[in-house]
Amino acid sequence: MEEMKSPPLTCPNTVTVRRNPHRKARPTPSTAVPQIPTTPSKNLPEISSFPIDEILSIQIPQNPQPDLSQASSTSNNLNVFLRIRPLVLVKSGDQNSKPRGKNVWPKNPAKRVAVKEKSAKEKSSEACITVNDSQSVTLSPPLALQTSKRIRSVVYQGFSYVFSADSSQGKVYEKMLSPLVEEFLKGKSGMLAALGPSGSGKTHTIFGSPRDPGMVSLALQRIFKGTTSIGSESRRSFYLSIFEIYSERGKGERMLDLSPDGGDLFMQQSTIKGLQEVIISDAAEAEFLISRAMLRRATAMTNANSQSSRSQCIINIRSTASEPDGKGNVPVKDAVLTIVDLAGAEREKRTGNQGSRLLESNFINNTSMIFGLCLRALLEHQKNPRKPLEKHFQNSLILTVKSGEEDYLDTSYLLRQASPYMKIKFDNVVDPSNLASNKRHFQTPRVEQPKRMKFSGLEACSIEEAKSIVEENQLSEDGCSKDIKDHAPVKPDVVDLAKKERNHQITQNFAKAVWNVLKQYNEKLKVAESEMKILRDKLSSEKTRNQELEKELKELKSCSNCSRESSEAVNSSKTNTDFKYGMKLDGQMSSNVNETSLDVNSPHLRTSERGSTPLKCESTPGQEEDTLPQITLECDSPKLKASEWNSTPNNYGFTPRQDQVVLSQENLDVYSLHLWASETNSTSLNCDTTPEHEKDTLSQINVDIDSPNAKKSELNGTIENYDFSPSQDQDVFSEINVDVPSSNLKTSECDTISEQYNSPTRDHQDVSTQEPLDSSPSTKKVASTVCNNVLYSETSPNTSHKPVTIEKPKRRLMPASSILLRDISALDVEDEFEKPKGNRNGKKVAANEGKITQGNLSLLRLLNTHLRL
Ligand SMILES: Nc1ncnc2c1ncn2[C@@H]1O[C@H](COP(=O)(O)OP(=O)(O)OP(=O)(O)O)[C@@H](O)[C@H]1O
Repeated sequence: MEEMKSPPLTCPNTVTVRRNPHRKARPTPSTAVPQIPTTPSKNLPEISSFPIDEILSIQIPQNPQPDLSQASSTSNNLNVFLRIRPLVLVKSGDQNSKPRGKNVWPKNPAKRVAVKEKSAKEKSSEACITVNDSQSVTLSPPLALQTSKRIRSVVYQGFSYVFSADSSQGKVYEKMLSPLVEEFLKGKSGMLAALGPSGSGKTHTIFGSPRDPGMVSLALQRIFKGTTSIGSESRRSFYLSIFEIYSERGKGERMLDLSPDGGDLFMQQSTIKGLQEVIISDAAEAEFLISRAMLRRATAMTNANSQSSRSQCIINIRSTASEPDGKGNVPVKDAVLTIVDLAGAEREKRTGNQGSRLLESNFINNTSMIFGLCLRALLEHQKNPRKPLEKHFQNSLILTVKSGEEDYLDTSYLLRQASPYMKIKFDNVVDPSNLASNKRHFQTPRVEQPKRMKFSGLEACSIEEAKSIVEENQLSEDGCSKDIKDHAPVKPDVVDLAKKERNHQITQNFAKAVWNVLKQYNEKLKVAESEMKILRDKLSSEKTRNQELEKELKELKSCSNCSRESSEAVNSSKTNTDFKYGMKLDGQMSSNVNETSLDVNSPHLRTSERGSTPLKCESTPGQEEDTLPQITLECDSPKLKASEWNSTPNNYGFTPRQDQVVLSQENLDVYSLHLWASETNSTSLNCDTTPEHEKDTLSQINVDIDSPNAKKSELNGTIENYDFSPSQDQDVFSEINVDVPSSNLKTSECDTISEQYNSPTRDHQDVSTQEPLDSSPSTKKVASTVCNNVLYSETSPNTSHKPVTIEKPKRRLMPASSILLRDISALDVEDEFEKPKGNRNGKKVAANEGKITQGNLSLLRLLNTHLRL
């Protein structure tokens, strides 16, 4: 119980346990504050200046410099010879060959000497290659290349021997092939290959001519001469095989056995199958075989050579092993002497080859290149001491070149191709390929290399020249040492000069590169400007065209608006006020008028009626109903013909004519009124012109019936026919005027106005306030009726014989008009009909002109009031 009473245990301090405790923020390395050195200026290393001197002092060889040791090693396996073809001077040749005429005076000996000197000068100046010594030559570019591309002369050295242009075949044999032949006779195989551009003398060197035999002939002579002299070798046999690799029409390569019975050859597992070997016993036999083979060889004439070899020709002379001696030893083993006459490398520009001949050139160049690769592989193979081939195989390569100025590029290419096999020294060369590419100008090592080589080359040349001079001329030691001493102190100055000149060269090249880039950009800029100009011109022309089009569009729009308005007007006029309906004068409405027809449809209004008074009405119905407040309707009969019938009943008929008149440039049809009035008995004509469809729009219509030229013709019968030939003048009036040209017009008073128009003495009545009435004295009766808006003619039922069959419109006569008709019909116009024709143009007409009576005014008012309804 105590326990129960004891105070409750106080809750311990609550501890909140988080399931996911707070993650500790990882100290990021970036947040670490770097310790800034307090004395940065002192601790920072000093920035060294741009190491231009170091860069300039870097010496990187421009071309892979052949290792001299390697060259010496390869020289044991490969001997490279150079033969320079004599320069053919056409001028001098012509001068020498030109036979002197018998009667020609002998030339001045002084002049002759001058010519000789001149030819010698030409010879020396035109030669691109000069022989320095037996192992080196200097290749000098022509002056044009020197100035334009800054190519300098190059010294090539390391040749086994250099044959100058005047070297004979014998000398070449002795120096080049004789060692090989001697080794061959001892059982060591060897190979001689002639390599060079087309026309440089490869074939001449290898095969020669009957007068000047080549290497093959000389070798054969030596081989068989030895066999005869040396008894031990007489037991050996020699075989000759000759074949060519050529390209048939530039397609694939083929091999042909050039021996007399030879055919096509095939390659199987790197061996040639089917090649025939002809055993030869003497040199003459071998030479005969070779000469026959040469006839089968593919040759062609090119620009470079009149008889250019088009195939790679290979001659193999194989000797069998000699019989073993008594001890069982074989004194001489089998050996093969291979002589290769390669087809000359060709440049397309020089040869001018085209088509299949060009493909052939490509084949030749490719095979020449492959030959070079094979030769390298062979040399590499021979370097391996384990290979037995090294022991008994010797190679000789003879490079034939031409020494003309134009042959510089060919010669340069060939020597560079052969450079891996010999020592080459450059003499201030600027590689043309470097000049072609602007990028290479920025590569300082490539630029500096020629400079370095230049000076080293110069030094070497000077020393070597001094040495050669000492050797050749046997100069005293003092002189030689003096020369060398002279060179020695110059060295430091030369180095400084080299640095300065290198810097100068770099800046020059850089400036040149920048200049080239600027030139290119300038050209691009010019092109862009011209394009911009063209575009601007095009834009301006397009703008003008656009303006013209806009103008045309505006005109078309205005035309279309007008035409729309006019068409609307015409449509409305056609639909609402079809003037074909015409105006009819209904005689039945009147007590006196039997038939009255008024047709408003034609400007040539003719009113023909038997015994009626014709009326001619010209009307210009409202084509602009919406705009024009008033429309003028004019009935005009300038050529009124009236036929009077003697009998009292007169019919006044209107012969309507239709016409269309162009108005206000919009080809609007203007419908005129064809008034057809007919009257049979009565002398009055009630004109009830009630426009049917223009009540709302037309405010006023004035009907002008005018017949100034009315003619009256009296017939024997009782019918008077009045023919109206109205004028075609139609205008849009602000008001429609209805002229009643009848001279005997009598008007009756309308109900509304109660004014009567009685004109027994007047020729005509004018209801228009603007125009005077034209009187027509021949007209007997004209009754005009003004109705609300439409003029129409009423035809009498008795006038079914009338020619015009016009649809009778619905009659909508207002009460006033009917009253007016009635009143007008009541008018007595009998006296007017009886008036003579002459009165029409008489004084009476003139007197009546311009008279506006009270009745006219009232009629006008009536018209106005009704039209404005
Ligand atoms: N050393 C020389 N002395 C005199 N004439 C030479 C000499 N070298 C070449 N010729 C003449 O030059 C002409 C061309 O020589 P050749 O046909 O040997 O040239 P090529 O190098 O064989 O040309 P291709 O590769 O086109 O066959 C020949 O008429 C040849 O007589």
